[in-house]
Amino acid sequence: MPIPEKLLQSLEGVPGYDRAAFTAVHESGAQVTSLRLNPAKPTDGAQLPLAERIPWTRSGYYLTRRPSFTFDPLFHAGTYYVQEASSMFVEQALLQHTDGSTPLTALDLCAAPGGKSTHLQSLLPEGSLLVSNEVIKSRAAILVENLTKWGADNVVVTNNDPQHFARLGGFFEVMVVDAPCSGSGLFRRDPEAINEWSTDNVQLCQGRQQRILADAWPALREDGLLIYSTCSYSPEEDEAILDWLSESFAVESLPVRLQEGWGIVEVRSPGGGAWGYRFYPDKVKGEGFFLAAFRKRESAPAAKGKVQRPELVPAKEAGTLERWVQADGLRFLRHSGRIFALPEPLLSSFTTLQGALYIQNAGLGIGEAIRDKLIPDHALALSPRLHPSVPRTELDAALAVRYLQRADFALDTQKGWQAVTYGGYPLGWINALPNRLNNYYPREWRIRSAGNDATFEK
Ligand SMILES: C[S@@+](CC[C@H](N)C(=O)[O-])C[C@H]1O[C@@H](n2cnc3c(N)ncnc32)[C@H](O)[C@@H]1O
Repeated sequence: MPIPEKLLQSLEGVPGYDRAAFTAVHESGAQVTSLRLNPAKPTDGAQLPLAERIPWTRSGYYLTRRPSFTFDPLFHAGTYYVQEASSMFVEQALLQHTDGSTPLTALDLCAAPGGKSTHLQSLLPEGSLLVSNEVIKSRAAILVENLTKWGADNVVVTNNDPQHFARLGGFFEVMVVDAPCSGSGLFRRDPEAINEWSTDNVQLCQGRQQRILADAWPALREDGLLIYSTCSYSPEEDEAILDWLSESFAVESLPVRLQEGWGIVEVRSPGGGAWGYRFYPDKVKGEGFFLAAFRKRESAPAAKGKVQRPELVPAKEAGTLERWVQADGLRFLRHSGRIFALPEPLLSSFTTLQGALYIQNAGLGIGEAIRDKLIPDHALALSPRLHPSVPRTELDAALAVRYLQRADFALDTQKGWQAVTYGGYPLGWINALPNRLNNYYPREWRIRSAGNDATFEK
């Protein structure tokens, strides 16, 4: 499928664009596969064909080929996230422009399926809060799934329109806007998308990007960091947005230091000279991507949201839960009959969020308490905070896949609730009754067919 001529023409004169090399790399059919290891669930990735490290991130690797992630139980255990390499550059923007030790309140505004959010969660200093938002409800569910597998307890997933964030005046110190775009940067991966590309859609996307930024802008604190990115090559969605931002708001454009050999092209926007970073697949080992960083240099309006007090679980009941979860520093809360836990210092932020946004998931799901018994939440099994005294049974690869298919299987094991593991990492719960074994893998997450592979995440 040839790249649209109108796109090629629109890139003439854009720094770093080389028509011959750009079209050749698209025509070559060459594919790059990469992933990021989860530092909270350390593995050596020995089961994966890992090649060299991705130079702009501490935890990303290229692969020599694309394996079947779907049939690797450690993928479902959340030990890694399959992600396009260029996108991991967000790490440089964050680490170069935050001090790395002060806890931060961060927003990932356009977050599904969760590539940037899982990455940010790994990078944010201890004690930070990440609000991971997705406006489309079905995609918010995928976001919850991926963040649950990642095993974090400091993330709140919301399902809101960007304009709802205006109620949270000055709430965030970091805001990542990985905006919906015309998607030309992913043509190599998804040639079907070429058919959907049009100059009209580029214009449409530009308007939407401006609206998203303007709507959420009040939620960023004065001196807060904005990271804007797209997977589009079109200057209308990249440099033109930087110029529009600089004209519309008081911002300071921030450079991101590059190292020799990365192949990333540094650009200045034509109007205001804002710094931007372009990724071309003929120059970097990764897909098309664009990123820019700004510091907000104006005050934010006061927060308007109402405060909604969370229902804390009384200490006596919390004592029972401590058999299941390493609870140091956590507080247990109840919401719609479900118990979840949040790091204590994040409680007051959660109170504010609860009054302003539609919360899909908060902190670490613990389960449902029925009298003094707990029906454990799937998230608890996937959390590094799962108590070491909770019984576990290791499965071999074939049984682990059956478990992940939510199929029936037999196991000679002790009775009651226990986590099933693979390579030592929990995959979820089973409940062994006297005459049968119940598989509690979430129905909507199960491996459905022999053929479906995990999607490649941006
Ligand atoms: C480029 S994708 C995000 C990818 C994600 N950040 C990641 O790294 O995995 C953009 C997201 O914005 C969402 N979106 C679409 N329209 C939107 C709008 N008007 N406001 C906010 N988000 C929108 C899409 O549903 C999509 O999930």
